[in-house]
This record gives sequence, structure tokens and C-alpha cells, in this order.
Amino acid sequence: MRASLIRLARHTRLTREPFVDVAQTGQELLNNFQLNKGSAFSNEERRIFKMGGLLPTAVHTLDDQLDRAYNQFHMYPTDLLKNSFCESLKVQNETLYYALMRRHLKEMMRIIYTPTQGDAIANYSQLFRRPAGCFLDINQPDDIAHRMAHYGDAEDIDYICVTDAEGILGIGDQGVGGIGIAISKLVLMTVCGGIHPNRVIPVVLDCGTNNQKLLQNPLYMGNRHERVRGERYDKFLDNFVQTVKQRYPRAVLHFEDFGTAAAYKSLDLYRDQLPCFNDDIQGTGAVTLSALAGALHSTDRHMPDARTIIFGAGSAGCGIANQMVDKLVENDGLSRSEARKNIFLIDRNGLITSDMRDLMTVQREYAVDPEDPCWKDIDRTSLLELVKAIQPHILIGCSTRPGSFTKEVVQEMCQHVDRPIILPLSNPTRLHEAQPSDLIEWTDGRVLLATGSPFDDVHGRRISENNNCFIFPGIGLGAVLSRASTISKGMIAAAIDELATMSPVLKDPNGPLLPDISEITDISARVATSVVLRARDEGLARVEDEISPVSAEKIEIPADWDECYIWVLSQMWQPEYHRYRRAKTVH
Ligand SMILES: NC(=O)C1=CN([C@@H]2O[C@H](COP(=O)(O)OP(=O)(O)OC[C@H]3O[C@@H](n4cnc5c(N)ncnc54)[C@H](O)[C@@H]3O)[C@@H](O)[C@H]2O)C=CC1
Ligand SMILES: CC(=O)C(=O)O
Ligand SMILES: [Mg+2]
Repeated sequence: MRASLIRLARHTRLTREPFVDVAQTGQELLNNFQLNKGSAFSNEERRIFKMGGLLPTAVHTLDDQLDRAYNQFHMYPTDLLKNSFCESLKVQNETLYYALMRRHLKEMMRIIYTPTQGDAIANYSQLFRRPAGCFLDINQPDDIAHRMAHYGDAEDIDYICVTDAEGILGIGDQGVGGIGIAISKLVLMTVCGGIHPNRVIPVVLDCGTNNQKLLQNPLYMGNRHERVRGERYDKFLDNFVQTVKQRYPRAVLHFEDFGTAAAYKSLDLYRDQLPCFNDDIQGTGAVTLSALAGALHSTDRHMPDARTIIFGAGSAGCGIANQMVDKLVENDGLSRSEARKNIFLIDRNGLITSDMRDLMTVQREYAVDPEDPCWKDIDRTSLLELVKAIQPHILIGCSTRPGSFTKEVVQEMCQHVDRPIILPLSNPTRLHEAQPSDLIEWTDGRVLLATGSPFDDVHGRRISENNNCFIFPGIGLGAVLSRASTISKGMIAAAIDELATMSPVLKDPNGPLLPDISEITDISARVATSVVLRARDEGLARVEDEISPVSAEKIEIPADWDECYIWVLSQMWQPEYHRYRRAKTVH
């Protein structure tokens, strides 16, 4: 059964042939979420596939079904129930589910992604109805290849999203429920990035959990012990990555919501071994750099002259800092140490200083000398004091500490800059360092802002969502389509520059820093185009060694940007029904 679905996946992604050969009939076909069309099966299909009596008389179009599904969606009174409805729809009729997400993306995003998916993940074991995803168990380290084999062979998989679930969406360690973030990110890879929904694998590495609430929950479905760390964890992760490399050599590997130390360690270890990236580090860094490019343009300031405070120096905070440094080195010719001089990291113990113990290597690179006179006499644990001392142009929050950007802090910032750039990025919504409406009020509307989760407009002003979902689908799609051997800094820089060109603030100094989420599919295609072209220029694109299943000719990436963009669009999966033809045998 799985094999025939994989063949269907292969078939539909790269061809636009009008017919798909289907062997299933009757109930089996209706119960197959990848093939089911429900009331949209034509009368002829109902006859050929022996569905007489299994469906009511009317034949509906996908549009009719979308109207019905959207009405049903609105019958559910809470966001969590809406999330659950969407999950059910996905396992009944995948095409309808993705078409619904596409059509109402702005509204659906907060249901299928942060913040509601965070609640669904936190309640995973209570809400569980049917498994989805690949569960790898640290107590069964030799079983990885066997467990992944359910998903097919080398040519069947384009993209894998893996989490160890230690730092999920701002709500911390969620144990085995973390599978929900891998699933959610892959849904976005399909909705925004056009990756075929059946050519992906969501993976959770179940390494135990330190979340006491989960350990005490009798229904908890994961390993009921503390997180395994150290050598056993490293070996398990390595075993997983080597399995991916061997079994799915063309797949892109996306790391999501790992604990901070493991996130940096794995990225350093594997970034040159296979096409992989860490979304919290590189994705967040990239989208933030695009937003900052627009904001700085609007304030007539160049990045080398801008002072930045990053409040919360974990995966996202340090990822943003590193991305800024890469940009300053590449674009402005600064050395790495010069580039770091204007970036100040604050973590739970205050400003990061070189005398602190237990700093991660990445944090240590930004540590300031506590003996320096400018730091000596101030309370380095007070954000207000630090804002007074540093006089930042940019203030970014990745701390999960709600309300940290107080009125005093923000108004202190306004003393020194005309248009403060403030990005409270912590998810979920309730953990934002400041509310957009307050930031606008406290700065008399002068603030340039973007948030990590979606917020409603404030006095007709759209609040930009500075979420990595603006960029990881484009980076991922670009890496998949070019069959990149690795994901280079240059490819990420190309993604940043492409997204930055779409910032509405470039045209209107009071406009949002990032485009609207409803445009995200086209944005992802544009970002992917620039990523593909950069991969080709850097000699990393392996797709040109492949033969097209459509034309049976060697694939060539079009050199011209516009032509490449059209090629990228043509490769993206669309949620639409195909006509079915009776296959002779079940594969
Ligand atoms: N908008 C976006 O696209 C993204 C947002 N995020 C959000 O950013 C937040 C952080 O995520 P990660 O970096 O992955 O987590 P993390 O756990 O790696 O980092 C959080 C950091 O904040 C620090 N912190 C805790 N209390 C603090 C305090 N009182 N003052 C200053 N720092 C403090 C922690 O020590 C830690 O280093 C989460 O809410 C996450 O959802 C993360 C990735 C992308
Ligand atoms: C958006 C995201 O990746 C996070 O909050 O972890
Ligand atoms: Mg994340």
C-alpha cells in the first residue's frame, strides 16, 4: 500500500499528466487520505472504482468542498478544536486539507502553527487519536534504519524535519509530543514551499523528557525517563544523520526546536556533510535580517552603524547575531570581531561578559570585558540600565520572558533614536516581550516593529510577523530543487536578500517590515529561485546530473532569474484533484 502511494507521489509531483493510475476501489479508496476525493469523485469514477452506494448522489467540485469545510471549521468554538478539525481533515482528504490551508492561509496559520500548534503539542498524549510521523527511540538506537524504511527508498523523499523536542515553540521540553512541530513545519513546507506532502518525513527523537508534568501524566506516550545526554545522545543523533545520508541521499534535513547546545553542536557537525539547516538558528536569523534590512533602509542607517541588543541569547538570539555578523563581513568587509562589536547579548544572568562560566562557545564570541569602564559601574542585569548605556537602534527579544520590554525601557530607547526598531520575537503570543499596541503607544507610533507570532492590526497598522516561516520554505524548496549538496552561507544570504526586496517598508516608511503572510507561497517561490541560482553559482547544485522524469532529458537550471522562477513554480505541488484511471494491479 505504502509503495503505491509513493509511486503516486512521484507521479504527481513532476508531471501534469491528466490521469493517475489507481488500483484501490470502494471503501479502500475512500479511506485513503492521499487518494480520497469524497463527494468530488465523478459519476464515472464512482462506477469504475465500485463506489456505488458509498457516497450521496451529488457530485461536488473542490470549490464546493472548500466552502463546506470552511463552514465546518467555523463551527468549532476554540482554536484547539479548530486545530483538531484540521488534523482530522488532513487524514481524510489531503488535497482538500491543503487547498483549505492555501485558500485561507492567513486565518489558518495561527491554528496549524504557532500559537495553537504549541497547545496541541503540549496536550499531545491527551489528544492522541492516530499516529503520524516517525518515532525514533534512544533506547532502540539500532532500529533507526528499520523505522525509517516505512517511508520508502532514496528517490521517494525530498525533505525531513527532525526535532529532539527540547525547545518547542517557546514552550520548552515537550517530549514525544514534539512530533507535532515536525509535522507542522512540513505542512508549511507543502503549503508555502510546494513540497509534495508525501515526499517528506516528520521525525521525533524520543530521548526522554525533563518535563515533570509529562513524566507524571499517566497517558504520556513517550519514554518515561529523564533526557539522555552526552555520548549516548550524540551517538543516537549521529546514527540518525548517517541513516538519512545513506538512505535518503537527496533529502534536505531540517533541524527544529532542539535544545540550544545540541542545536549549535549538530549544525556545526553536519552542515558540511549533507544539505541541512537549523531553522531556529539560521531560519530565524535570516528572516530577521530581511526585516532589519527594510527597517534600516527606512531609518537611513547602515547596519555597521547600528547598535543592537539581543535579549535572550539562545538558539534564535545567537542565530540572529551570527547572521548579522555574516552580513557585516560579506557586505561591509568588516572582520568578524569588528562586526560583533555593536551586538550585545543579554541572557538570564544579564549582559554576557567574559567572566561568566558555562557560556556556550557561540555566546562567548560576543562576551564583553566586565572590567571595561563602560560596564563597570552599571547594573548589568537590568535591561533598562543597559539600554541607557548602549543606546541601541535595534532591540530584539528571544527570551520567552513576557513584558520584558517595559514602557521605561522603550521610552529610554526613544531618547536616543528617532525610530527605534523593536522585534519581540518570543512565541507563543503570550510570551512576547511586549505587545505591539503598547510599543506603538509608548513611541507615539515611531517604532518599527515585527513580532514572532501573528497579531491583529493596531489602529489600521499591520503588524509584521517576523517568523522563520517566511524563509525556511523558500530555503528548503531551493535546496530540494537544486539538489544542493550542502546549504551554504551564500544560499542563506541569497534568501535574505530576496525576502528583503519584498519588504513593504522600502516603498512606504511607515509600512510593515515584511510582506503579508497571505503572499507566502509566491514569496517562497521567489526565495527558492534565488537559492537555486546561488547553489548553481557555487557549484553545489546536483540536479543537473539528473534526468527529468517528464522529458527524459538532463535537467538544466535556467540561468535567467525570471525563467528560473517559472521553473520553480512549475515544480511546486498544487492541491488539486487528478483524474483516476483504473490500474490493473495493486503495486
Ligand atoms: N519568531 C520566530 O521565528 C522564532 C521565535 N522563536 C522564539 O524565540 C524564543 C526563544 O527560542 P530559542 O532561542 O529557540 O530558545 P532558547 O531556549 O534557545 O533561548 C532562550 C534564551 O532566553 C534566555 N532567557 C531566559 N530568561 C531570560 C531573561 N530573564 N532574560 C534574558 N534572557 C533570558 C535563556 O537563558 C535562553 O538562552 C521562543 O519563544 C521561541 O518560540 C524561536 C525561533 C524562531
Ligand atoms: C517559530 C519557531 O521556530 C519557534 O518558535 O521555535
Ligand atoms: Mg522553532
